[in-house]
Amino acid sequence: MSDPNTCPNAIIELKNVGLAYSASIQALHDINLCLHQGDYLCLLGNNGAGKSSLVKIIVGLLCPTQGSVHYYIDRYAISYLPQESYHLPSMPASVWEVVLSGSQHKQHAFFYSKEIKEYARKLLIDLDLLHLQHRSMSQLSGGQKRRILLARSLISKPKLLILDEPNAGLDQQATADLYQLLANLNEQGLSILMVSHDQDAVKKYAKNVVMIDKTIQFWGSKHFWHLNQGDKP
Ligand SMILES: Nc1ncnc2c1ncn2[C@@H]1O[C@H](COP(=O)(O)OP(=O)(O)OP(=O)(O)O)[C@@H](O)[C@H]1O
Repeated sequence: MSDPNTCPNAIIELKNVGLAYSASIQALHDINLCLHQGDYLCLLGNNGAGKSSLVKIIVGLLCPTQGSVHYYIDRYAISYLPQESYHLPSMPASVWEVVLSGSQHKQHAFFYSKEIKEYARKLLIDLDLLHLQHRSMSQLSGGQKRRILLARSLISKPKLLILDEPNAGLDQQATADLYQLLANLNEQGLSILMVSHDQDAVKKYAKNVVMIDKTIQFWGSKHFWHLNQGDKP
């Protein structure tokens, strides 16, 4: 792991990243962006602006067709909650099994270690989910499932959590609870990259904002973004 030259303290750096799905679909071009340790960065843009494509490049699900992505943390230290995961078909697995399964890439034995089970229990307590541990995922509400998937993505103790519109389909209270939880995790040192259409949440919780329309339109402190919007910070 070498230190980035152009972006001190970056955990991930994108240099001139572009993505063409085909000769006629250039989804992204000239993206230069750094994610920093401890950041809470919100990724904004209109429908079709390229947000999900950019996130998929960052997590390594898509390869950029131009430019490069540099990782200064272990790739396993990145957890990703994609939009698609919120629409999982009903699954018979229990909450406990689903949360533990998030540790599988760290686990080489057939059984889960005592340490992992203790951490899973702590996460369920912290996320107020312990009372649901024996329930089947198929019996839970959308907000409960979202919190469980969050616990699943936290069990590997990531340094960076990437979420794609985590409030989609949640009611006001479940959304507020989820945002508060993310803010607490960020205060404890977890770096967050969140795709969002929820401008109120961005104003309240984000530290920095990156706005794209195939390429970067704005990247910086949310306070400057507010000023660009004509709002008071
Ligand atoms: N698999 C694909 N094949 C071809 N084109 C794609 C593919 N996925 C996305 N696109 C196109 O790339 C562009 C960016 O899509 P992307 O899903 O990244 O945007 P987005 O900002 O996440 O949109 P939304 O807010 O609607 O989710 C769009 O024009 C989209 O139609």
